[in-house]
Amino acid sequence: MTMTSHFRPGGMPLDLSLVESVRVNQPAVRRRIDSLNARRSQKKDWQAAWLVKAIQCMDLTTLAGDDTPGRVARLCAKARQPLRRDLMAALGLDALQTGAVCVYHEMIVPAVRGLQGSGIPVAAVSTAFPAGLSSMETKLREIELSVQDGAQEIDIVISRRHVLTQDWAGLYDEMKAYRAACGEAHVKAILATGDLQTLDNVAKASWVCMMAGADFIKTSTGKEGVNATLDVSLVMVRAIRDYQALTGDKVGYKPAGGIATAKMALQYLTLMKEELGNDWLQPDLFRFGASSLLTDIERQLEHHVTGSYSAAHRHAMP
Ligand SMILES: O=C[C@H](O)COP(=O)(O)O
Repeated sequence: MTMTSHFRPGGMPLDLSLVESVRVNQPAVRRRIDSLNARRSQKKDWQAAWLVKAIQCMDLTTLAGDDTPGRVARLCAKARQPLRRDLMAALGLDALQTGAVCVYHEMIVPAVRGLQGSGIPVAAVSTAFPAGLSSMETKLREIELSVQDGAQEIDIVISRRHVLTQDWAGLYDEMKAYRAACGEAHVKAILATGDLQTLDNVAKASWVCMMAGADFIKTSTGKEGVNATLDVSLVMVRAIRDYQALTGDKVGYKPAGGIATAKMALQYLTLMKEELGNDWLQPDLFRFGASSLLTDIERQLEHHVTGSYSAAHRHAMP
């Protein structure tokens, strides 16, 4: 499934007084997440169905300096068939694929080749990922080249200094320029929340990126000291909810970095359902950015089907 059917949010003028008035009640965030974590685990069949959903909403990712066309080709084969056929049959599934494959710019062409005919989009991390500290001209050109090479989704990184210096106009202008350079490609704004120091900053940056027309807001590159967390996710999804109440537009959410277990995936899905509702349990509005999550989900689904685990290396990622 691609995001192309989804109505794209249009953005709005920067409302500085709204951004500056945003505050996060940190103890309330902690209480909400503690109550989510204390929840008893749900029924086994429910869990299996939701783990399948997690696969459908996954940007299957490789973002390593030693990526090769061969590794990307194997990843694409995994994206096209994320579960073994016997497990698919036991779960009553005819077809299953991941939401996207996410790679660096230089790996777009092999990824497009590997996904040909599947309808799975290629997402590229452009704009000098992960630090984003090249010139604006270089970053905009990288987006254009990524789109030319066939990326249908672009994951940009914001300049953290705009947040840390409270330069909301600077962040808005940057995000708007990225969105324009993406053209028809969908744009996910990576906030790098582990670099932003406070939850107030996370909330304000979420608002500014949505006002500037981001299709998705995303937590992390996977390269910060702290990546996706449930606390940060609650703040970001509440910003999405409040933005929808103001504008009517639905912005997607992508937690990324360090989400490696089926148990964590279920916590995120529960958060999405409870905070935003079922629309955000579909790949056009929700993605996990993850390089190793699929391995654990496959293991847990095998256990669900067969009652036992096989060796982890049988499910190892390429
Ligand atoms: O956007 C995706 C992240 O880079 C993946 O992070 P991960 O390797 O911790 O799963």
